[in-house]
Amino acid sequence: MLSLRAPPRTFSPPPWRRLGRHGGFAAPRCASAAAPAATLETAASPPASVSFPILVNGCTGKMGVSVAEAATSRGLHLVPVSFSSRENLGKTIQIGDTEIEIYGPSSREDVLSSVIDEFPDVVVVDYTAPDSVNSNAELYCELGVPFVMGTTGGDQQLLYKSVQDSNNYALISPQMGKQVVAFLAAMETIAVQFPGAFSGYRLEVLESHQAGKLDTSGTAKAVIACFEKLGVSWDMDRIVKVRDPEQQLYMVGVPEEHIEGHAFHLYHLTSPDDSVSFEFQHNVCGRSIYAEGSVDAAVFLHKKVQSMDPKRIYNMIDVLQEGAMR
Ligand SMILES: NC(=O)C1=CN([C@@H]2O[C@H](COP(=O)(O)OP(=O)(O)OC[C@H]3O[C@@H](n4cnc5c(N)ncnc54)[C@H](OP(=O)(O)O)[C@@H]3O)[C@@H](O)[C@H]2O)C=CC1
Ligand SMILES: O=C(O)C1=N[C@H](C(=O)O)C[C@H](O)C1
Repeated sequence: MLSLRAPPRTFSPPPWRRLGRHGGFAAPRCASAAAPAATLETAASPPASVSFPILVNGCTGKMGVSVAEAATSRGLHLVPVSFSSRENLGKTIQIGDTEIEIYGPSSREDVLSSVIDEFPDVVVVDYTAPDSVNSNAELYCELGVPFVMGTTGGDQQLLYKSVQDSNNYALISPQMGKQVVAFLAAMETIAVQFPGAFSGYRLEVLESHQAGKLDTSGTAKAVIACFEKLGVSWDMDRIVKVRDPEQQLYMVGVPEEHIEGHAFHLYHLTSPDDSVSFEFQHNVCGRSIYAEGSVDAAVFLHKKVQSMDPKRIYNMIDVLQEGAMR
């Protein structure tokens, strides 16, 4: 198992363990202070050709704000309402010209019903917390409001069941970044085409995220599910989760300015006789690729609802396959 201390038997350890900060490892060329990231404002994305109301749930959090900003800059109508797990927060969040009112759990059903009355074609995008996934989804399904679930965790089986039973529209994905979605799609294709091709291989998985991330990476779980179809046996407890900023800085090589917003993933496979190894990495700094992908997801879902598409439950691979990701 990938440990932060013990190297594997034969192969030299993966770069995350081998090297110090930024040392040699093809460290992600995340934008640094010297080369500022293209912000949503400077990315100059043309406005979406469609416009519809979008309610971003979780605007007290980091993804909520990023998605609300991306939606506004793509010309969508941001509904000035969001929710919190806390009552009487008495807080508003300013996104561009829109002042978003934050409501607590006791008023969420009434407030959301009023929003739906006023904006019947509203799409909700959810970036809240793992322990809210199922109760939020149940509310959206009960009120028949289409939703994009970007929040990871919760009971995923129950989530799908709630949508199926209610006949609601939903797009669910632990990963909204276009290029990572493409990697995941490739993994799923390989798993379907060559089941068992990696039988007997050992898998080691390490994921590093900002300290505030509550759950294990949903993306890592989805990639591991593909490795399992390829014949690798795995126990989810074996994922090495890095949440300590010091380790992220000096062991993983996360640029300092992205300690509070990054997603580094490493998958290392070794053959039973140690003669063959594979390594896959995807390292993201910041949140803009998820925010842009979430708006793509909302636009896609809105289109599906308007055309009364019979499928009703989608993921980001569906969006990518339709060429609907920027
Ligand atoms: N699919 C994807 O591509 C991505 C998914 N994610 C996932 O999105 C989620 C959020 O991430 P992030 O923004 O970084 O986390 P944050 O902790 O910054 O934000 C989450 C926010 O959700 C709010 N919240 C918690 N419970 C509820 C509730 N019941 N109703 C409304 N709001 C609630 C919290 O605020 P309060 O205290 O006010 O309730 C908090 O501000 C995580 O599950 C993460 O894994 C993140 C990035 C990309
Ligand atoms: O919490 C995050 O930040 C992220 N969560 C998603 C996950 O759990 O896979 C996607 C990405 O890793 C960022």
